[in-house]
Amino acid sequence: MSDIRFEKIALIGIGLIGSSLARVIRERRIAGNIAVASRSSETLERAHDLNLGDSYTTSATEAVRDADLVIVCVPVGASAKVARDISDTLKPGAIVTDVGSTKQSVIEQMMPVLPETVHFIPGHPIAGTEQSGPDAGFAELFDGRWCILTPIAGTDETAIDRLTGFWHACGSMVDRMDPEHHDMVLAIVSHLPHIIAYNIVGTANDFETVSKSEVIKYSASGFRDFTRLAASDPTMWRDVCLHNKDAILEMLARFSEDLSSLQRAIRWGDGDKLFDLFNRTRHIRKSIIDAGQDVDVPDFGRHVAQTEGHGEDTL
Ligand SMILES: NC(=O)C1=CN([C@@H]2O[C@H](COP(=O)(O)OP(=O)(O)OC[C@H]3O[C@@H](n4cnc5c(N)ncnc54)[C@H](O)[C@@H]3O)[C@@H](O)[C@H]2O)C=CC1
Ligand SMILES: O=C(O)C(=O)Cc1ccc(O)cc1
Repeated sequence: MSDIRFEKIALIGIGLIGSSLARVIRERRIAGNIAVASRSSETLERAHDLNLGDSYTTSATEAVRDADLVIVCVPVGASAKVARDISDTLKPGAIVTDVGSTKQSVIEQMMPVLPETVHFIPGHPIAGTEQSGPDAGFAELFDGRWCILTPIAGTDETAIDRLTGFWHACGSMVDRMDPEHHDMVLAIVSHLPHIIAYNIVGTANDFETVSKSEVIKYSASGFRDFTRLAASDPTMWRDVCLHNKDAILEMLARFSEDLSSLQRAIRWGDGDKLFDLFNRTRHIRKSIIDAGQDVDVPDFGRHVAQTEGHGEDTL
């Protein structure tokens, strides 16, 4: 039983993240009542079948009525619309947060629309998979993972503490960050890897002298790891690219320069340069494992094998 209680939590969007939150909130008794809102009635029906909430509606406006915590779990490009939909029915004093992968754009979209009577605290759980939709979620998704909050200056500290307590109850560790810094850090550690994966899988797909069957047959290599990331939700990642444009372009420029340097080393047979880079980078992997942040590899695999029957190995 958790000591953090919200009378009513409204989840706007019930895909991978929204449904994982629904599951952990219910399992750990974090809220008395879970209201689920989804744009599509098909998704809502599925959420109902999975018993993810206490009430279900296609109207975000209705879901947030009387909620003391509202969590927006939609692709970042839909943030402004959701903020417009909910602003008139939000309870004064409610905490409104989100889980979007980009933060500056979400703040720009939501902040001007939300009433001053609520506490708006943007957030981002650094936890996920390539799956999407209400079936893909699981209660343990946030265990041992970081959640980054990017509060706006002047936000009520009690509300931030309450939201921090919520994420702790979900199993996460919580960090605070400036939204601009968040977007730069996430551009390199999350957004660029996905873009590179989409690109390499696309290149292989277009490569006409290698047949599709060969790509599949011999993919028990690095390529296979890229295909997992490249299977991620296209709407979500389109929105991430469009809404973290500046930071992603900055990181892509650096990446391209470094790739050119690598290309030159291969062309001119500069083995020392290649060895030095490859030797330096293998230590990064070791640091991640030592910091216990490789949980997605064994844990997600185990979970998937035991419960959902989807997904496979991870990058
Ligand atoms: N998938 C992941 O690994 C992670 C995703 N995130 C962020 O979480 C948010 C949700 O992602 P997922 O749950 O993975 O996506 P999902 O595709 O599984 O679910 C998205 C939900 O939003 C709803 N939705 C889609 N477009 C909408 C619109 N225009 N208006 C209202 N509702 C709409 C869908 O019906 C669905 O219920 C995104 O902002 C994403 O950047 C954050 C951390 C990890
Ligand atoms: O599946 C993976 O490897 C991920 O990287 C999941 C993920 C996707 C988007 C985020 O904003 C945070 C985590």
